[in-house]
This record gives sequence, structure tokens and C-alpha cells, in this order.
Amino acid sequence: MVDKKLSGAGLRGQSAGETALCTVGKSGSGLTYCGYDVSDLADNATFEEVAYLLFNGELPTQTQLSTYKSELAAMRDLPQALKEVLQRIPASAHPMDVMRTGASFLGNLEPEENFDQQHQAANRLLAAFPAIMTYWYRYSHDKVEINCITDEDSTGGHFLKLLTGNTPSELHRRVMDVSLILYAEHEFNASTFTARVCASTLSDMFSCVTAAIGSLRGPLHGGANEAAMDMIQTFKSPEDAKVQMAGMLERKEKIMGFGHAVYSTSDPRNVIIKKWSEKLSQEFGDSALYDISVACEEFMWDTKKLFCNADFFHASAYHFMGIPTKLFTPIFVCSRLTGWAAHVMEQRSNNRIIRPSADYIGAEPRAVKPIDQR
Ligand SMILES: CC(=O)SCCNC(=O)CCNC(=O)[C@H](O)C(C)(C)COP(=O)(O)OP(=O)(O)OC[C@H]1O[C@@H](n2cnc3c(N)ncnc32)[C@H](O)[C@@H]1OP(=O)(O)O
Ligand SMILES: O=C([O-])CC(=O)C(=O)O
Repeated sequence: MVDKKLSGAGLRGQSAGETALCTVGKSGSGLTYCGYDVSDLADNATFEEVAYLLFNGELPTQTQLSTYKSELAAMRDLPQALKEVLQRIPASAHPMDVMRTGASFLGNLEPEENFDQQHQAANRLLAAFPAIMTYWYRYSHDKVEINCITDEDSTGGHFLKLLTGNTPSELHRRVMDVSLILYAEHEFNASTFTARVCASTLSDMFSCVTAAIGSLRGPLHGGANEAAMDMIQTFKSPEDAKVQMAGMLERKEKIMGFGHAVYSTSDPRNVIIKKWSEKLSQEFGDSALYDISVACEEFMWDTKKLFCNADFFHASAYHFMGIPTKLFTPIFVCSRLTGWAAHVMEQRSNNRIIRPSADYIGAEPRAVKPIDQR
């Protein structure tokens, strides 16, 4: 791995605290959660095991996992008052705004009253997010009031069944599970840092998560998977993709789904989701979008030495599973909630309010002139 020069604006390369949860760009494939390589977790664990790991520091035993999954399954339904709020949000709303309102409103109905309730609050959000997203989506788009409880064992399967009403295939369940594992945690990224800053004021879990959703929403962060999909859908062929991208680079436009603040030559999550995207394209029976995505990857590396981050092949993978583009970033929320909540817990365990300084570049000291003399 070639070390990226981490300096300059955006606090790049500066340590802003300690964590035992994650390393980025340091060892193994380049991403570890609590010492486990993400590729090992993606191959040999489930998302619920990863959530348990992040919240408790160790992978669960079979008994612990079964108990944990039963607890989550029992918390999936939404309070009637939250359903009524979701019903009032128009179809034109951005689903990330729906997630933000959902998290915030749940915090009104079931507040975290003290930090002894932090696991309960995190698990409640983890269990409820798929229904918050899909209840609103199906009501506002299809006028269907869905049942927020399913018999699906996993978070990924539960989400897919809520969205379509159909039992998902094993392949789709597995890809959702891998995707949720890949997005779960990533050290001091912008949204997690937001959550930690909020936690450092001793605020509640729902406020920290609501703030983090706001940070994840932007296209330079989580919103890139949706933006990447919007882009690749405009390309007619692999050749057209290259021509269009050359134009974008010439106009100095950012190409969504490429580059990274920390990784220098590759994002270890890309190779994993790319493999699943290819598998899904074969099942889908039309590999055009996958082939276009591969052409984009080749072109960006050849011309700019920029590589796909976690978001790029997620776009085609989710598309092949029939997931509407506007729900891509909210799925990221369903997963990253685990990382955010784990960081909130870690911040609370050794807290000092996060309050950096600024270098002043404004006007010299001056006196206020009476308003009629300005
Ligand atoms: C899960 C995630 O959140 S992953 C990130 C998702 N975000 C995206 O995919 C958005 C597109 N990518 C980007 O905007 C950036 O690569 C970021 C925000 C991820 C990282 O930003 P930075 O750390 O500031 O980028 P970095 O310092 O590596 O940029 C180096 C140069 O490459 C350019 N560059 C970086 N990424 C891209 C891109 N995707 N398209 C075009 N140019 C790019 C930068 O403009 C910069 O050029 P300059 O030196 O002429 O100004
Ligand atoms: O670490 C970052 O800056 C962005 C990222 O990849 C993530 O949050 O998954």
C-alpha cells in the first residue's frame, strides 16, 4: 500500500482521539473492526454478529447471537405515533430526511433517559430503521400501509421483505448482509465524528444519531452511492462511459464513488462488493450496468489513479436487487448506526468535550459605528 500524504485542510491526517473499534489503512486488507479484518467478517460472519462485536467488543457465541437476534426481532415494529408522522412526509422528501426525522421522533417517544439505556437505544434504532424507511416509502409511493414485522431472521432479509412484500432469495439476503457488514464502521469518518462531537457534550443517543445522519447525507460521504447510480445510468455503454467521464474530469467535476480521504490506492470494501455485483448481474440477466461500472473503474485508474470506494459498486449491486436509488443512502444508515452508536459509547466511557481551536483570519479589532454612519 502506497502511503497517502495525509495533510492540509479538513483535519486530514490529524489524530482527533483514540478508538478500539476500527483501523483504516493500517493492517490486513486495510480495514479492521475490533481486530477482525473486514474481508474475514464479510466471508464468515453476519451483520448481527458484527453489530454485537461493535457494541460488546467480542463476537457472540451461538447462544448470545440467538438471544440478541430475538431481542432485535421483538423491537422491529414502530409506535403508532411514529407511523402517523411518517404518513405525513411527502413522497418528494429525501429519504435521508425521513431517516433523520424517524430517529429524532423515536427519541421523543422512547428517550434515552440515562446512559444505562445506551444499548437499548442503539438496538431499538437498529431494529426500527428498516421499517422507518420502508413504511414511509411504501405509504408515500404506493399508498400501502405495510406491516412492519416480518418473519425474516436477518436485518438485510427483513429490509428486503418490508420493501417488496416478497420473500427474498438466498442470494439477495446474503448480499444485503455483506453490504451491511461493509458499511458498519469506519473510524473517524465525517458522520461518526459528528456523532462523537455530539456525544462529547453528554447528549443522548438519539441526538447523536440524528446529527450523524445529517452528515452522512451529503454526496461527498454516504450520498455518493446514490449519486454514482444516477451517473452510471446516464452512460449508454462502456465506451460512452469513458467519453462522458473524460468530459467530467475536464470540467473539474467530482466523480462520485471514487477516491478516499484515507486510502491511497484501493478501498478494501470495493473488491468485495464488486464481486457480489458481478454475481447479481448474472442473475439479473443483463450485465450492461456492471460492464459500464467496470469501464468507469478502469478509466479512472488509468487517467487519474483514482479508485472505487465502497460506494461505487454498491450502486449497481443494489440496483440489481430492485432497490430504488433513493433508498441507497438510507441503507447505509441502517448499517452505520452500529458504528455511530459504538463510538458514542466509547466517547462516553472516557469523555472530554470535543472543542478544537480555530486560526483567526478575520478583520482586525474595530469599534461599532453608529448605524447611520455605516
Ligand atoms: C463511504 C464513503 O463515504 S467513501 C467517500 C464517498 N464520496 C465520494 O465518492 C465522493 C467523491 N470523492 C471525493 O469527493 C473525494 O475523493 C473524497 C471526499 C472522498 C476525499 O476527499 P480528499 O481527501 O479531499 O481527496 P484527495 O485529497 O485525495 O484529492 C486529491 C485530488 O484528487 C481529486 N479527486 C479526489 N476524488 C475525486 C473524484 N472522485 N473525482 C475527481 N477528482 C477527485 C481532488 O479534487 C484532488 O485534486 P486537486 O489536488 O487538483 O485538488
Ligand atoms: O472514512 C471515510 O472518510 C469515509 C468512508 O469510507 C466511510 O465512512 O465508510
